[in-house]
Amino acid sequence: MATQFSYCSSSSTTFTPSSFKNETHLFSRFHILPRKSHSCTWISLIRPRIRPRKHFQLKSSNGHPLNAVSLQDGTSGVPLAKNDMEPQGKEESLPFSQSENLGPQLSITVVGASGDLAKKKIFPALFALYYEDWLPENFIVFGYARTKMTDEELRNMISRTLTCRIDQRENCEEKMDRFLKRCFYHSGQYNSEEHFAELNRKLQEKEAGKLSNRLFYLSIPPNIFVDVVKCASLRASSTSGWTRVIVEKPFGRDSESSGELTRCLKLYLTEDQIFRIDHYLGKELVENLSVLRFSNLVFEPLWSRNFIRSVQLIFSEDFGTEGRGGYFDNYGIIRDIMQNHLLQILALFAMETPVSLDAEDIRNEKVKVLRSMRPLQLDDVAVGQYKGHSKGGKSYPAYIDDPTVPNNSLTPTFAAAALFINNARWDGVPFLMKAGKALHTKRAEIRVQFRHVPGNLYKRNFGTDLDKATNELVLRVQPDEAIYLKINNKVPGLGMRLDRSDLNLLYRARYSREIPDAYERLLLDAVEGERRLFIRSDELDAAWALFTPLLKELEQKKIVPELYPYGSRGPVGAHYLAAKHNVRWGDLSGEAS
Ligand SMILES: NC(=O)C1=CN([C@@H]2O[C@H](COP(=O)(O)OP(=O)(O)OC[C@H]3O[C@@H](n4cnc5c(N)ncnc54)[C@H](OP(=O)(O)O)[C@@H]3O)[C@@H](O)[C@H]2O)C=CC1
Ligand SMILES: O=C1O[C@H](COP(=O)(O)O)[C@@H](O)[C@H](O)[C@H]1O
Repeated sequence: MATQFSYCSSSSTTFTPSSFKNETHLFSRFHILPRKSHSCTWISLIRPRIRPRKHFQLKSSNGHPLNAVSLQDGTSGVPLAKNDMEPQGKEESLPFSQSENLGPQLSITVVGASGDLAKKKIFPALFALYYEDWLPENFIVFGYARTKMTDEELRNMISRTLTCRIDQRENCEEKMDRFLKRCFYHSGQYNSEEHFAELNRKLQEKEAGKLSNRLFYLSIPPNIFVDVVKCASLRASSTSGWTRVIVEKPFGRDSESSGELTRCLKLYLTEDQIFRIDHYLGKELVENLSVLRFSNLVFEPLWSRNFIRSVQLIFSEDFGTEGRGGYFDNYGIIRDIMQNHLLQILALFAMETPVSLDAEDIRNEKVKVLRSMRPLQLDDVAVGQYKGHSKGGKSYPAYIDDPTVPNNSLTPTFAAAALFINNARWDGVPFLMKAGKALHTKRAEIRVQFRHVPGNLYKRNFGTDLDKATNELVLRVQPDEAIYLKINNKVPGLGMRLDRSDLNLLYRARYSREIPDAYERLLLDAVEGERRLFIRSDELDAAWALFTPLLKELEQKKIVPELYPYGSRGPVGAHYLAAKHNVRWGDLSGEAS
């Protein structure tokens, strides 16, 4: 049975958002960074960056003078700090005590610091940013949670998950020590204004009267989001700079609860202060999707129903809900992966060309796509749940073997869905999604299947199965990032035998740099006030509007998921669904690489 919770108790509050709303921009939003990477010169057009300290001259590429204030952002006119405009002559690794007068302070508080996500992703991402000099000179990190810990204990805990870039190991230990010295801990309840006031005092002490920006990362279960936002906004927001809050998913479990969460958050925050994170938007290949499409003449003209037969968004994990069954059972795979990660990718993939690379222009286009889509119905989906399986003398548990999952649970751990966009560009093109846990492989990819070549001269050489000869563009988001295009070519020799080959951009072969984790990109964007990769509330509403009727029907009708063995390719229902729309899953074609 689904757990219900309400986010905030009263609909008529007397609280007026004040200090939390003084969102000010201290950084220029766009600049051009010429940088060298092996043999090629990059022109970075869209990433606004604080200050790669020594290397680059910042230039505004959006036509704003460097100290201009963007009206769209609701900024309040605090001029850029000097060190945001000019490269520093100082050594980048100044000891904390010597770096006190170098511009605004950034104070990051990780709420839920004792948890899995904080340890696994957030602290390591912060360290990686520090390691690569992306953070301002003056920054501190506070962990906040109920668990009692000293600063030293937090540092020990964090140090176990920090890693240095494989390609740049120099001074690793030293940099870790310096980073850890900037990490502090405060233990408190999530609903205690008093405890947040104590945190505020500690923050102020470290900020030492400097202009300070504060970023809160809510790495906690959703039922306490609003408590924390309330206490932090009333007691620990910045009085001199901006205050922003990164909110982790899940943002509700249907249209109503999501709307309620947004309403409650907005009692204390403006939309501009809320950074709803979807970490898939921070993945390198997802970032590259728009570059690939909009900066290559060979792709953009093909990006429509005229040439594309189906688009497939595929997510699979080769492990079950291990350890997260309690959370998962209330959400299921559709809410956990499809309604957010895969749908966000779909919107980016299918949007019209935005007016510019500005966050609002991109998000406007994404919302239009989402609002043009037909809400899902039962007929559009196949659901599954993994069952126990033994292989090679090893046994793998069923979903319902998880002690935190009820043994009559109908929660899907697998789903396949066919979605349609009712607009001129995509009318009739099935966008197939597939997401599952405990499958045979861990993978996330976008597959674009093109139409058959009309009047193909080489038809005879393909045999009867023309599907095998259609071009397919694959963006492998993970693992082993790659973009490859399946083409037809002639096998060398005197005869006329055709073959299918991959034109393959394999990242590890092309680039020696380690690919940054999605959380690094997103944390940095939040620090810079770049909202392009965060979810706006109208996007969220549109996303829930698509899935809510289906989710309710699945629950009301108690639809029984098809069982599939742990480690298999998932339930056969997914194949029937694809066949109904006259397509095949590209990842199961036998040729999938
Ligand atoms: N883990 C992951 O891989 C991912 C997580 N997320 C989301 O990120 C957020 C954090 O995830 P994760 O770190 O796994 O969560 P955890 O369950 O580990 O919770 C984080 C911290 O919150 C506190 N906490 C846990 N349960 C409760 C409760 N019922 N009431 C009050 N406090 C509680 C605990 O700290 P203490 O007891 O010390 O106060 C805990 O260390 C969640 O919203 C999750 O959905 C999103 C994507 C992936
Ligand atoms: O948001 C979530 O994502 C993870 C998968 O993320 P990845 O970056 O490791 O692919 C998933 O395991 C989890 O269930 C879900 O909540």
